[in-house]
Amino acid sequence: MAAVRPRPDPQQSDFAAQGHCLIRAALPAETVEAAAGPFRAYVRDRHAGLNGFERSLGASATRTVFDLATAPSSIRELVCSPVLGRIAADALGVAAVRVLHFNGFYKPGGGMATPWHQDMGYIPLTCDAVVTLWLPLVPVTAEMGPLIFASGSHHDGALDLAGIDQRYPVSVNAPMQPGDLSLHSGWTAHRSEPNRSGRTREAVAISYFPDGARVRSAHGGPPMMASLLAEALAGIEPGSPARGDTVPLVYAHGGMPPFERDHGS
Ligand SMILES: O=C(O)CCC(=O)C(=O)O
Ligand SMILES: [Fe+2]
Repeated sequence: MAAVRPRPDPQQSDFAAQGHCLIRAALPAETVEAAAGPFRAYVRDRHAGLNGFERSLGASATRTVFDLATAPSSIRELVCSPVLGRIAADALGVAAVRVLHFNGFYKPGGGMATPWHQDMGYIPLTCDAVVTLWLPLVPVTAEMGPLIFASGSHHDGALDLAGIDQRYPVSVNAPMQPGDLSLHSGWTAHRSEPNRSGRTREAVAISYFPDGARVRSAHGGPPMMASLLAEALAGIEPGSPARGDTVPLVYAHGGMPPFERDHGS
């Protein structure tokens, strides 16, 4: 993975206040563009079983269909990039982060809107928040369904999403290029418009949690929560720390412990 370019975006400091921000050229465009082909093939394979609704949305809303164990190495390398891990750790204000899961949001031309939601609603962990990095693998124009946020909504916990756009300022992401990143907190309400272009909006969302968070029961939660528990957190009892190969440590301030560095677990 190529080193991060020293081009911090002033909007990064918005994350704490707004619950989302956009960072330009966090990764070299060519690094992300080189991953676009392998991702396209992998997403096509993993999305083969999606129903019509999910295909139009561009992702499964009920189960996690991606996993690091089956992903080609070029995809694992991008998802587990310490450059991205550090951005996630800084956003969460923690020393070390693990990847919980990643998801392809490949909204086809003409694909439907993503409704308002808060990601924390399906996270089976005890942490205060997670952060999601949303990376476009192709240029995303205004007509392709950029992410839209209820700014500041992450301050207020679980929300009634009806009429949320009347209660918080609504912020639409500017057009993005490969290498740019959009960050949102697990508590930030967000959505996207339909893809009104003729091109697929190829984007990958990687979700990170603070190292040390514990697993909690998915009882009473939505299907995605049970799916994460069964897949990413398989075999870890509620109450136990969420760690292991399926939720690798990808960044630790001051350096990775030797075992983690050697085995990625
Ligand atoms: O790409 C989208 O439309 C939705 C993405 C999303 O909900 C997320 O990354 O958490
Ligand atoms: Fe989301």
